[in-house]
Amino acid sequence: MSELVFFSGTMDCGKSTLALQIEHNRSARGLIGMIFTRNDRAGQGKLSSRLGLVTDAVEVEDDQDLYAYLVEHLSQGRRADYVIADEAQFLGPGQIDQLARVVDDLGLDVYAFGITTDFRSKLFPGSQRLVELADRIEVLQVEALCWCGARATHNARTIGGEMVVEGAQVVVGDVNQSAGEVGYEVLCRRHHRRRMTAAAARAAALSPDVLPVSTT
Ligand SMILES: Nc1ncnc2c1ncn2[C@@H]1O[C@H](COP(=O)(O)OP(=O)(O)O)[C@@H](O)[C@H]1O
Ligand SMILES: Cc1cn([C@H]2C[C@H](O)[C@@H](COP(=O)(O)O)O2)c(=O)[nH]c1=O
Repeated sequence: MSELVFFSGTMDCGKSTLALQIEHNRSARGLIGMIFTRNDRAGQGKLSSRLGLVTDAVEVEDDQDLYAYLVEHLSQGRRADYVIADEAQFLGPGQIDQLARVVDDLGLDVYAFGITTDFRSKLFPGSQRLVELADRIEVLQVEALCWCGARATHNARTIGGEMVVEGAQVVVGDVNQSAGEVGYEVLCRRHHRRRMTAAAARAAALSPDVLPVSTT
């Protein structure tokens, strides 16, 4: 039975790397994948991992019908044995329904990869629909860690290391950005709730308020 699988996790937990590994293992056995992506940091029509691997992909546009795209592709006599969709949080809910239809009506496995929640810990619409429709949800085994050492479960958006809670849901970016730039940091829920990024924790540790009081 073909499946719609949602591989989810925080930013920087290895989702794109796993997508590229699935693609590599299947293409090594002669299978041909249809690879979709949207807004990858490496640019239009790319699926890239922080480990340095990158492959070409179909850049999904607003309102593009992914089911119709695959039917057209197959009806031209071209092959697609399975589908990979990276940055799936950026797909619209209707496009996730189309991917489910690819599984049910075309009999192809669809592997979708994405973050579940945004910087305000709210579901992305595409991820919400994946949670609703997926046959399986897989949480990646390599744990991204909060600065405190706990498992990171949330994505914070930062400016100059400070967590921000206002702004557009979609702002393409990366972890470990230099000071002043919009970036992201993965945190445990406790520190996401307290808006305590690594920089804020360092500043608090250096604050005179928390230094030991001299008795002399
Ligand atoms: N220099 C490095 N050495 C080893 N592993 C690394 C290095 N840089 C990144 N990684 C691994 O790559 C992961 C990020 O992979 P990536 O597929 O880009 O993440 P995602 O798609 O989930 O954002 C990190 O969590 C880490 O495990
Ligand atoms: C939390 C959050 C993230 N994004 C963007 C930032 C990156 O471009 C991608 C996630 O990519 P990754 O491969 O999983 O690191 O999503 C965003 O637009 N809005 C957010 O709230």
